[in-house]
Amino acid sequence: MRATDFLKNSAQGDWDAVTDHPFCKELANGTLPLDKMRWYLVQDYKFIDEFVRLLATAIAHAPTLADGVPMAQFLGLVTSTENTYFLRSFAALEVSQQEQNVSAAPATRAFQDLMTKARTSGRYEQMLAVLIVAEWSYLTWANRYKTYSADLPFWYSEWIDLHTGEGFENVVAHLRNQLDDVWERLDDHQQSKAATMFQGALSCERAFFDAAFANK
Ligand SMILES: Cc1ncc(CN)c(N)n1
Repeated sequence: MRATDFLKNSAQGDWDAVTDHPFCKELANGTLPLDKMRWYLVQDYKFIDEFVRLLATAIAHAPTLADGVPMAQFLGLVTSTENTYFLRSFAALEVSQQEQNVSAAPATRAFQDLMTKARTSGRYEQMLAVLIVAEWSYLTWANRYKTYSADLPFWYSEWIDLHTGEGFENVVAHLRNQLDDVWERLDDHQQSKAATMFQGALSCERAFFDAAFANK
C-alpha cells in the first residue's frame, strides 16, 4: 500500500469529516452565510501566510531540481492567482482592512504552529505530510462539487476552481509521490514523526472548518 494511503487510513475519521464537511457543502450550493465566508477568508489568509513559508522551505529541501519544480510552480500559483482571489473576495464582500487585521483565531493559531513546527523540523517528510493533508483533502472535497451552478458567486466558485482540475490534481499527485518515495528510506522514528504530523494536520483541518462553520 502507498505510504500516503496508509497515513490517510490511519486517520479515516478526521479525513471523512474534513472531506465531507457541511461548510463545503453550503459553500458549493451557495447557501453558506456570508459572515461565515468572511470569517473563513480572513482566517485562511493568515493560514496562507505560514503555508507559503512551509512550501518554500519544502522546495529548499527537495532532493533535486526536478523534485522541486512542481512545488515551485504551485507556489507561484498560490502567490498570484490564489492571492488575488483573496484580495478580490475581501473587496467584493466588503471586508475592511481593520476586519482583516483581527488576530488569528485559536484554530488558525494551532494550524500556524503546526506548520511552523514542520517548517523548522529540517525534515522533508514532515513538511510534505502537512502539505499533502492541506492539498489532498481540499482536492477531495472540491471534486465533489465541481459541477456547481453557473450563478454561484465567484468567492465560492473560484475557491472550488482553485482546488480542482488537472493542474491541481498533478500538484497533489506530485506531493504524494514525493512522500511515497522517501518513506521506505525513513527509520521507524522518522516515519512515526511524519505520521504524527499528518494526523495533526488533518485534525487542524477539521477544527478549522468546524470553527468557520460555527463562525468563531
Ligand atoms: C486551512 C486550509 N487548508 C488547506 C487549504 C488548501 N489550499 C487552505 N486554503 N486552507
